[in-house]
Amino acid sequence: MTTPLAKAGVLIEALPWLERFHGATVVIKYGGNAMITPALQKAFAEDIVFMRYVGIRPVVVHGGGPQISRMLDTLGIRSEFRGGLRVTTPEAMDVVRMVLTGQVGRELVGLINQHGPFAVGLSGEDARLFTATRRGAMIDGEEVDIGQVGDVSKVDTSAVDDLIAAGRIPVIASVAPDAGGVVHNVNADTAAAALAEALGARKLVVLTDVPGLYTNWPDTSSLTTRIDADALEKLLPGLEAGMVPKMEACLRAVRGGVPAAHVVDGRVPHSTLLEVFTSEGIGTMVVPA
Ligand SMILES: Nc1ncnc2c1ncn2[C@@H]1O[C@H](COP(=O)(O)OP(=O)(O)O)[C@@H](O)[C@H]1O
Ligand SMILES: CC(=O)N[C@@H](CCC(=O)OP(=O)(O)O)C(=O)O
Repeated sequence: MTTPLAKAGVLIEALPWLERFHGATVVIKYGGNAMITPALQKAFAEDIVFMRYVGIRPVVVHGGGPQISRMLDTLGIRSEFRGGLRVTTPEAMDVVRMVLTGQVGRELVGLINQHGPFAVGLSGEDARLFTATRRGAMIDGEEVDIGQVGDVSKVDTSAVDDLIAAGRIPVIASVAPDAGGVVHNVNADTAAAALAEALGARKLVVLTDVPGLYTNWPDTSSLTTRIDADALEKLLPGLEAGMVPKMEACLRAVRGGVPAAHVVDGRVPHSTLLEVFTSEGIGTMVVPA
């Protein structure tokens, strides 16, 4: 049984973190692999609303890779990944956009808004939030074309700034037009890092389906709790596909001025709260060199 003193202890443990992050912008990337049960999604929405009520400014960037793959399967459209990025034909791009902005984003907005009029969904296409530049995938040291896939080359934070100033919670899908208006598929980790950097966020939290970064994957004893940018940069070429865009994103964020980027296990209920408000945190923390 939890004693009143133990309960108070749990609350008071959060005080230094409440003091430290009051008024700070925190970007949370919610990966499709972490959205595995309705209970986990509900807990995620509660964490985001909790942050908002204690004076943090949360900004959500969501993925939806597995959801996109399922819809492509249903529609009989072939889909493959190269270097951790989806090969995106114009036909697949329509599905990516539809699933991220019309399905996954809507569901998250709905869950958050169970608690109040907070979440507003948008994508990189809204108010020129992101401008994409077409990119390839690096395969054996060579850049290979993978279709309508983009990197974020420009961020206009004005729409997000307006929403934050109005007390809203932006929920952002990672599709973005290039300078000519052609919409591109952007990896959600990449989009979250670019936004965290542009907003001057105090933290980037990336929810995924592993406890953190394993320096010697899949050796479970190699889980790392803290790594600096230089060490991560050395490790990157040896990492396997899924982790590459994620760790590149963390590196980009901390090199771009975000003080810390965290990779946490989204299968653990309330992992966002545990990361932000407990002394030991969870997962892997990436810090500048
Ligand atoms: N070094 C590593 N450390 C942790 N996970 C790794 C590593 N190398 C590959 N992985 C794989 O990367 C996956 C996470 O990437 P991904 O599936 O793209 O996640 P998400 O959908 O959350 O963006 C993990 O489930 C794991 O199987
Ligand atoms: C270019 C590219 O790979 N885009 C991703 C966008 C969604 C995403 O990143 O979703 P997760 O965070 O759930 O993996 C895709 O098409 O799956």
